[in-house]
Amino acid sequence: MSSTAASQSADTPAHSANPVNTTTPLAQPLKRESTSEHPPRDQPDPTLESNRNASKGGLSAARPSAAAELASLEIKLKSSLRQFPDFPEPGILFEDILPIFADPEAHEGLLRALELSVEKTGWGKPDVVVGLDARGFLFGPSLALRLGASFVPVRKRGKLPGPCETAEYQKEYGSDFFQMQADAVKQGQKVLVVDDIIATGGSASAAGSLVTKLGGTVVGYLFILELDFLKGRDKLNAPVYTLLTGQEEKVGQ
Ligand SMILES: O=P(O)(O)OC[C@H]1O[C@H](OP(=O)(O)OP(=O)(O)O)[C@H](O)[C@@H]1O
Ligand SMILES: Nc1ncnc2[nH]cnc12
Repeated sequence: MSSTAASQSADTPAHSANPVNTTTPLAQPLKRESTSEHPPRDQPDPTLESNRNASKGGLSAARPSAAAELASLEIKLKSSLRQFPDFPEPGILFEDILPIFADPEAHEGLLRALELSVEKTGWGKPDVVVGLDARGFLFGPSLALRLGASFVPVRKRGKLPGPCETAEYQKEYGSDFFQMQADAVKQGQKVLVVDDIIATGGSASAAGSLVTKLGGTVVGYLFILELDFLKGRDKLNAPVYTLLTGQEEKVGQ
């Protein structure tokens, strides 16, 4: 397994300085080798220093059994992912999260792990869970229900009726536009942004900028998987927590 660091992300400007809602032409999508180092499948991901930074207190001290439950769920979730090389374009190792949702036990495990993660971080109960089009819609509403929060979608451009805010962004493969309805988040609401994967961080950064434009405060970003070698979290201006990190090549079928 080879490890590949994406050197461009080290120079990425901070989220707050990144004008994601302009129509300025964007740089070419990132091309790279498709694998990186990863922990063995039968061991939990080593807790990232940055995940530790996201957490105020932690489950281990407060509820050791919850910390063990979360670690065990993370191992199971990792085994549910599968990878497709060269999709949607050459050089991209695509991480397919859909097997999680095909298996009710894994699906339940995901929701429980996300719930425990919110507890672990100590970010507090959000008013709103914002999920990103499209894979953030697979679990964002269920998590919102469990947390007693509203769910609000960020959609690709042209799908939402009424007045909208728009942000352009670049992701691991290509560029796109995100929109939110202008009244979707109220002034001062605490917002948790969720998505399946953070790669370059372009999508999540654009979503965060839309929340801020609407008057909300992003209390944290929560992902199932982080392609950490792309350093996407450096683009985000709020704490980040991810259940799994790294990329492992295992050809899907
Ligand atoms: O960190 P980034 O480099 O921005 O990449 C991450 C984003 O890319 C994928 O979505 P995609 O745009 O492919 O849309 P989909 O969910 O509709 O497939 C993924 O679900 C994240 O939203
Ligand atoms: N490698 C990848 N696999 C799946 N979704 C992605 N979104 C951005 N990069 C991705």
